[in-house]
Amino acid sequence: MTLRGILGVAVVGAGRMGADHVRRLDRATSGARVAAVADVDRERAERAADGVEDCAVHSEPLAVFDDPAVGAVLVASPGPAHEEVLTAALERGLPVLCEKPLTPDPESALRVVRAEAALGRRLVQVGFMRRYDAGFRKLKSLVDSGVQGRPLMLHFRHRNVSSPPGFTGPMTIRDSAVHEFDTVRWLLGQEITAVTVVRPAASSGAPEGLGDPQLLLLETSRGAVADVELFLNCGFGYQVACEVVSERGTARTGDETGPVVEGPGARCREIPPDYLVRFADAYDLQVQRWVDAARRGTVEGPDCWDGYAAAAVCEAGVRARETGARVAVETEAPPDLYR
Ligand SMILES: NC(=O)c1ccc[n+]([C@@H]2O[C@H](COP(=O)([O-])OP(=O)(O)OC[C@H]3O[C@@H](n4cnc5c(N)ncnc54)[C@H](O)[C@@H]3O)[C@@H](O)[C@H]2O)c1
Ligand SMILES: O[C@H]1[C@H](O)[C@@H](O)[C@H](O)[C@@H](O)[C@H]1O
Repeated sequence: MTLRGILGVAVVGAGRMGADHVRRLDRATSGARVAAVADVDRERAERAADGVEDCAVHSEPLAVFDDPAVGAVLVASPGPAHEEVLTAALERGLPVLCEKPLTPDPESALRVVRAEAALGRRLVQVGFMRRYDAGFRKLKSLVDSGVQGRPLMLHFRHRNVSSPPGFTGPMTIRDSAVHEFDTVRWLLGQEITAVTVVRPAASSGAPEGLGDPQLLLLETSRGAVADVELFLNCGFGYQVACEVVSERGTARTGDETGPVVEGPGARCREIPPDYLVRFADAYDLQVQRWVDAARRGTVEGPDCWDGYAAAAVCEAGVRARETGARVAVETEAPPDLYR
């Protein structure tokens, strides 16, 4: 509910990302407050809610829906837990910002799409935050302007210092490469039609059996090709970069993120340690825009269909990485709500 125009948000999942969003909503967002935090690990919920005024704490995620102070939900639990919360929010007509992935597989994503389509109005935004990053937004404007002609190739680098404990091969695609899948669709306005995954010798810095790094090749519906270096245990910093090669020029973002540091005999550029630093401004803008739209009774940004389409590419990507074959992406036709 909105109290005196202030949106009461429940944050479900208070781990790394959820706790960061609680802080953001509490201190860096206007027009919203954190009304509740829920986590199956109650201590985490309590830690995240510590110092937030009038904030309820729950260890049962669906309890937030019984709280009249809650007018919107931010979902930051692990991907497999998203569907249950999304379904409950849709049943109650509450706006949702759901961290990526919408759900980890296309079948469950399609159930969410159909539930929202049956309502006939959008309630869900997916947290593909690169769409709110200043550098990526400039690339998008340039591509849309057409001044460099048609985009032909995209080169991506996606490096993390280390993968989280328990990360599996399929998660490298569903939790990490899913960002590139959305970025390609958004930047080009084209669907990804096929995925190939090439795996060099695994780095000794990666957990045994993870098969990190990987090189992904994505083909699109109007003939563009994207390559993605996905290296989740590079050991030295967080790097997300993208170069668009078009008919009459190129454009690149992501190389120059940290400040230039000068000292005795050296001039260098700091590399951010993780996504919370690299994309801080993008998360801030994403959440502020979501709150502003929810208070107006609307939803903007990446929608359930984008979440489903990315999940379908993930499915092909997981099979491509397991088989070494080129795998075609299979999708249903979008309901009218998303056309
Ligand atoms: N946009 C981004 O750049 C970005 C970055 C990191 C994570 N994420 C996404 O955010 C989500 C959370 O990731 P994280 O890195 O914070 O994970 P995390 O493991 O740090 O935190 C997840 C939290 O959810 C809790 N949890 C588990 N099952 C739950 C359930 N059913 N209901 C409520 N809480 C539950 C866990 O106890 C934990 O505290 C994932 O969807 C992840 O893909 C997005
Ligand atoms: O969940 C995180 C997050 O989505 C990051 O943006 C990405 O760089 C990581 O690879 C992934 O594990």
